[in-house]
Parts: sequence; structure tokens; C-alpha cells
Amino acid sequence: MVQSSVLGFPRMGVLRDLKKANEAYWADKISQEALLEEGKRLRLTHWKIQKDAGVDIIPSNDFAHYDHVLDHIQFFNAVPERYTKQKLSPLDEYFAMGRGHQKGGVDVPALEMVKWFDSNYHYVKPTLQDNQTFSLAENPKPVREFLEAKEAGIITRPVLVGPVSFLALGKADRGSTVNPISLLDKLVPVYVELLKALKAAGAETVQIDEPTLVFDLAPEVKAAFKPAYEAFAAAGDAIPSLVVATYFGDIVHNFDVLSAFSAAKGIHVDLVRNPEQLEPVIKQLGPSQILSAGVVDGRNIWKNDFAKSLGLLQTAIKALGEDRVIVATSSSLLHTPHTLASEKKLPADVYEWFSFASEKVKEVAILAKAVTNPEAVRAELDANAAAIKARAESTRTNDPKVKERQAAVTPEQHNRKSGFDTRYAQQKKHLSLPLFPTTTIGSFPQTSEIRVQRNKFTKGEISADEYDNFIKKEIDLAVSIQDELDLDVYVHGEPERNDMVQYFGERLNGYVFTTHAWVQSYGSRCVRPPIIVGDISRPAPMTVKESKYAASISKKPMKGMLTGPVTCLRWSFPRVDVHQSVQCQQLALALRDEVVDLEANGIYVIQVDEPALREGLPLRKGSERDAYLEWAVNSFKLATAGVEDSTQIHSHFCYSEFQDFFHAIAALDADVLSIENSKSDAKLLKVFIDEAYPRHIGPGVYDIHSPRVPAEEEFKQRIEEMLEFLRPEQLWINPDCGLKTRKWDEVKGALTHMVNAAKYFREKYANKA
Ligand SMILES: Nc1nc2c(c(=O)[nH]1)N[C@@H](CNc1ccc(C(=O)N[C@@H](CCC(=O)N[C@@H](CCC(=O)N[C@@H](CCC(=O)O)C(=O)O)C(=O)O)C(=O)O)cc1)CN2
Ligand code: MET
Ligand SMILES: [Zn+2]
Repeated sequence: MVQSSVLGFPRMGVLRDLKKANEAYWADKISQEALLEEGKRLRLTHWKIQKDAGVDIIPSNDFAHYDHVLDHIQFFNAVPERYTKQKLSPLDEYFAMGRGHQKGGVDVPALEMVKWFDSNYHYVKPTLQDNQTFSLAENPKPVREFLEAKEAGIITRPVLVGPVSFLALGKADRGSTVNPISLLDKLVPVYVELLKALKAAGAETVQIDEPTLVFDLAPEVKAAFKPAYEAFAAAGDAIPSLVVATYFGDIVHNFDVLSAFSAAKGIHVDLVRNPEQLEPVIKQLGPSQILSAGVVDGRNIWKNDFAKSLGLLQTAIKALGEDRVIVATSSSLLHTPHTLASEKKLPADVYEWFSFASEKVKEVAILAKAVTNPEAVRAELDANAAAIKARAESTRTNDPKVKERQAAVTPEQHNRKSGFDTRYAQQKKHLSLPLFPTTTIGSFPQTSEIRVQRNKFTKGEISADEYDNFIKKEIDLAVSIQDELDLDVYVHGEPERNDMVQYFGERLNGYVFTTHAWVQSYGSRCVRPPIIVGDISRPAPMTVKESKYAASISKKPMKGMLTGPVTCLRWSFPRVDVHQSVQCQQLALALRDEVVDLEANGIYVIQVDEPALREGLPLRKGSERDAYLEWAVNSFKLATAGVEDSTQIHSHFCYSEFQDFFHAIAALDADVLSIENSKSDAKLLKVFIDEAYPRHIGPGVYDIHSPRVPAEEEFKQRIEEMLEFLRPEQLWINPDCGLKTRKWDEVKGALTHMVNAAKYFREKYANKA
């Protein structure tokens, strides 16, 4: 019999229940017991969904209140001392690491949070010391949750992040120099202890995730697999058997590692991203090892193409036999929304094209039956084939006008009329900006009042006019506060936007959007990615009304604010029937029209944000990266190059280690870049001198993720440091990112200090000149 398996299920619940419970607990509105009870209810609900769907292998320990890597930091007692010494309850210590803790005389910042591979999910980075030790927490979470499921009559397969990935995804703490992977010998015995405890609790198999295997590995990381998995092999029957899981890429380039897993029961591979690795992987398996075939996409929302998946599964079965193949999701379903059943407003034809997590678990179970006994699931197979066919033939997907326009794109359209020097001379005259110009990145606080009004408007409780007037009042407020602060380039504050990508998706042809399809981004924060279903075009201007109004009441240049083509693509659910470069170019053309319209309406500074440009970079170095950068950079240029020399194009980057990425950012040819920088060493800016970067830059001068208001002196110090690496004429003064998650008093406080610091340097350098 072929078994079905799921690698992980989303945690939020059908109505973002976990978000609400966590946030209520943080606001002291519910007790710790109530929060933990809600976690338990969600776990049981999610196990039951999978059991009812007929899934054979159901995961546990995939749930986390904040982040699953953070769970491991805690149950391996790898919590930095600055948290343990506060003597908080385990739950509060956990949240303190995730989001900082400023309460009851305790003031600790959060651990660093970074992107999980190439997804829009963020994990908490293990932060390790030179004298790091590990031990197993009492009653560790994986055992607790295994027993919880068992009590409910469900035998689960616990999921752990493997020891090599856990360390390789970590870093040395500030003040330490340890290479995390060198801690392997200390960590492996603790894994063995945990695995023994799981076995004692009744776990037969454990899913051990080693997703780092899809990277190009440093030699010492590569070499770490063998000793770790030999130690597991040596534990023999005292521990559960292991299925080693990889996802988001292929492992063919790391085949020399696989012998390390010779005692493992099986290997899981992602056959959605890399179906071509199937045959080589089959050849690498040991004589009785199982292949867990990840054929149901954990990263996108399209209905599985059963015919295609069955082809892959049959190849596997032919080579290995029915008992050695498991049908699985490609990765955890964490990256997909909870259930399609909540979507009442999708067009009926399109509804049939999608599968969210609750539907995907059914797909896995159906495929496992279909591969040996198609007649048993004939109705499901027929319905699937009909849905796939309907989508392929739909007129929604094809727009000949968009194709015509793409075919007519010329190389010249990607370039500005003149080089930077000529452009800048005109911009300087046109915009009359001072030295060290100050600006912000776009959004101002998204107050609960804004969300309430938008919610009312969406529900039809207030009219479009009433909502527009409300937004105007918010823009009035933003402009008057910027007057008071005496900033140099204004923004309208983005009050009308629910999200920087969803907002554009809702205004473009070729997209559909959902009402409940939330996906966790970090902690309790979720996003609702719009879905690209067809060729993209812009039916009407998307941002001109708000920007034009804002400019009309502003005495300084008003910056128009757009999300770039690559970020719109990356933070949407993309189509899988055409290449991403094609979708990106369509977005670029739509945005190009918007940029030109903004200019025609008196907006002469336009910022096109691309925070997801770095995240889209293929995980492995080489030709795939070059190809990506070519189309990604070209899309940005196509979107922005339609303006006059006197119009200033800005772009913004956060979450980007720009070191390995400098050339791509430089190639965008934006007049001004703002980059997240306040938490990094100013020394990193040296790359701009080394590479003789000619254009203007605003490295963020303060961290917007924290409510803290830095003192004026801190701003001055930071700017002083930056001036060691950047020319004064080149430097802009701005925060790290948008201010939507902050409160107004924090924003006013911090920006007052920021502007004063900029003025100090303006005077200092004016005297020098
Ligand atoms: N797409 C995307 N990806 C991104 C980022 C980003 O900004 N956008 N930034 C980074 C991650 N950072 C993030 C930062 C903040 C939030 C965030 O604040 N999310 C909000 C939801 C934002 C949103 O879409 N809000 C909508 C809907 C708000 C809402 O919850 N409405 C209620 C009802 C209204 C109410 O009473 O509050 C409902 O629908 O139930 C709006 O403002 O209109 C949240 O989780 O709370 C998400 C990611 C990287 N990836
Ligand atoms: N303009 C956007 C904002 O300020 C940029 C955010 S980048 C994640 O919110
Ligand atoms: Zn940003």
C-alpha cells in the first residue's frame, strides 16, 4: 500500500485564531492558560482535518506559538543568558526572544529574525555563544505534543529541524566568534536524548528536516552530516526511524552527503520544484530505503495536476515498489492558507482551480489511493482532470493585448534618457533639495481607526465617498505632521493600503484576491497574497488620486509610492503555467504606466519599492541566479525608465544583505536608494566606495521594528559613521523602512530627532563649503 503524508500544517487556524490569541495575551487581555488552551484546540483541530481527509502520516511539533525554529532554541536550552536571567515564565521567555520584552522592569530586544529560505516566512535565528551548551528541556514540546495527539487517538510523526540545519541556520551571538557548526558534537547527544524520549512515548518514525541540503554547502557543514547521522544510527532501535526531509530545491549536487543517511528509513524530496531529481534520487537510495515524494505544492495554491503527479509516482513505484513510496506535500503547508472553503467571493470558475492546505491534505490522500487503485477514486480523478482542463482553456488566462505589448518591448525602453549626472543636475534645480535631505519610506501608522474604517467600507457599511473623505483626512494629518517635523521630501502615508502588494493586486487585471487566505509571515503577522491567474494589465490608475491630492496640499515635493514588479510577483501567488519572468514583465508594464501617470500629475519623486528582490535570488549560485537577476533588474528598469530626467526615481530595500547583491541594486539605475541598515555595521557601506557608486543613498538611521525612540545624539553618531563611507552630497537621511507598525507618538519623537540630526550636519557642511 502507498501511504500519504503531510510535512506540516498552517498554524493560524481558519480565522487567524492563533494571531488573535497571541495578541490578546500580549495585551494582557487573556491569561497564559487561555492562550495555551487555544494552542491545544488548534493542534487538535488541525490533526483532525488531516485524519478526516484520510492522511496516513500526520505531523506533530509542526505547530508553534511564534516560530518552530524558536521552539528548538528553547527545548534545547540554547536560550541566551540575557533572556534566562530575567526569570520569566517559559512562555514569556519564548515570546521575549521572538519579539522583545519591555515590561515590569525587563527590557530585552528580540533575537534576529530572517527569511526562511526563499519564502516570505521569517524564522528566529539560533544565536550561539563561544561556550554554548545544550540540554533537553524538561517535558520537551515534541514529546508533549506527540502525547497530546496520541491521547486524542492520533499517532503522529513528530517533525524536528535536523541538527546540521539548526546550526547552519544559526549565527554567533554578538561578542562571540564561534562557527555554529563546530557545536555539533555538543548538540547531537541532546538530539539522541530527545529521539529516545519520543520513542519511549510511542513514536515509530520522526521527520527530520535538513533543508540546508538544497544550498551550496560550506565544506564543514557538508562534513557535519556524517558524524551526526552516524550517532543516530548507533542508537539503533532506541530511537524512532528517521525520514530525512529536504525541500525548496534539489539535492543532486549534494549526493555525496546521502551516504550519511544510510541508516535512515527514507528521504523526502521536493518534486514540485525539481521533478527532474526523481530518477537520480531513486538511484541513490539504499536497498530498502523509502522515497517520500513531495508532489503536492506546499508553496502555492494551485490544484494539484493529478495526471502529472501520478506520472512521477508511477516512475517511483516501478523502481521501488509500492511499499517504498510515500505520497507527500512538497514542503510544510505553512506557506498556504488554511482552507478554500472560507472563500465566498471568488469567481466560481476560478474557485475550482485552487487548493489551500485543507484541500491539499485531501489531494495527498487521493493520490495515494489513485496510484494503485484509480477506480476507487475515479470521481475525484475525473473532477480533477476537468478542473485542470478548464483552467488551461480559460479566457481569463490569456489576454492577446498584453502579449502584443510584451512583444513590442524594446531595449531602449529599459533605459532613462540620460546618465545620472545629467539627470541629477535637472532634479536638483527642479526639486531644490538641501544637503542631507530627509524623507521617510512611505507608510505612516496604520491605526486601528484606519483598519476599522476600511473594514466598514469593505463590508459596505460606509460609502466610497465616506471612505475617500476619511482617507483624505488621514493624508491631511500626515502632511501637517510632516510640515511640523520639517521633512524635505514628503509621503502621503499609505493610509488607503491594506498591504503593499495586496493593494496593487486588487487594482490589476489578471489577479484575483481572497477574503480569508492569510499566510503567516512572522509571529502573529500575516499577509494575504493576491493570486495571479492571467495576463496582467492596469485598467486604470491605481495611486494617482491619493498622491495628487497629497501633492496639492503639500509645500514640499511629494513622493509617489509604488511596489515594484519583482516584489508584486514574489509576494503574490504566481501562475505556474507561464514563466515568472513573463509575469514580472507584465507587472512592469502596468507599473510603467502608473509611473508616467504620476509624473503627468505633478509627482516628480517616485519611489518603487523592491524589498523582495533579494529573496527571489535562486538559493544556489550560478547560471540560474544570473538569469533571475537579468529579468528582475530589467523589469524594474522597464517600470521606471519612462520618466523625464528631472523626475527622481527612488527605490527601497529591506531584509537584504546587500553585500552579495550590490551589483544588482546598482544595475537598477535608481537615482536614490534607501536601504535597511540601522542594525548592521556602517562598515558594510564601504562597498559603495569600493565600487565607486555614483548615485544617492539613504541607509536607514533607525530601526522601525522597535517602539524605542533613539536620542538625537544616536542619530548624529550614526550619520557620522556613515559619512566615513559615503560622500556628503550622496547621503539621504531616512528610517530603515515604513512606519506602519508604529504609533504616532513614537514616529513623531524619532523623526524629530532624525531631522534635527540632519540639520546639524547640513549646517556643519554648509560652513565647510
Ligand atoms: N505582503 C507583504 N509581505 C511582507 C511584508 C509586507 O508588508 N507585505 N513585509 C515583511 C513582513 N512584514 C509584515 C509586517 C506587517 C504585517 C502586518 O501587519 N500584517 C497585518 C495584516 C495587514 C493587512 O492586510 N491588513 C488589512 C486587514 C486588516 C484586518 O485584520 N482586518 C480584520 C478586520 C478589521 C479589524 O477590525 O481590524 C479582518 O479582516 O478580520 C487592512 O489593513 O485592511 C496583520 O497580520 O495584522 C505583515 C507582514 C515581509 N513580507
Ligand atoms: N513603502 C513601504 C512602506 O513604507 C515599504 C515597505 S518595505 C517592506 O510601508
Ligand atoms: Zn522596507
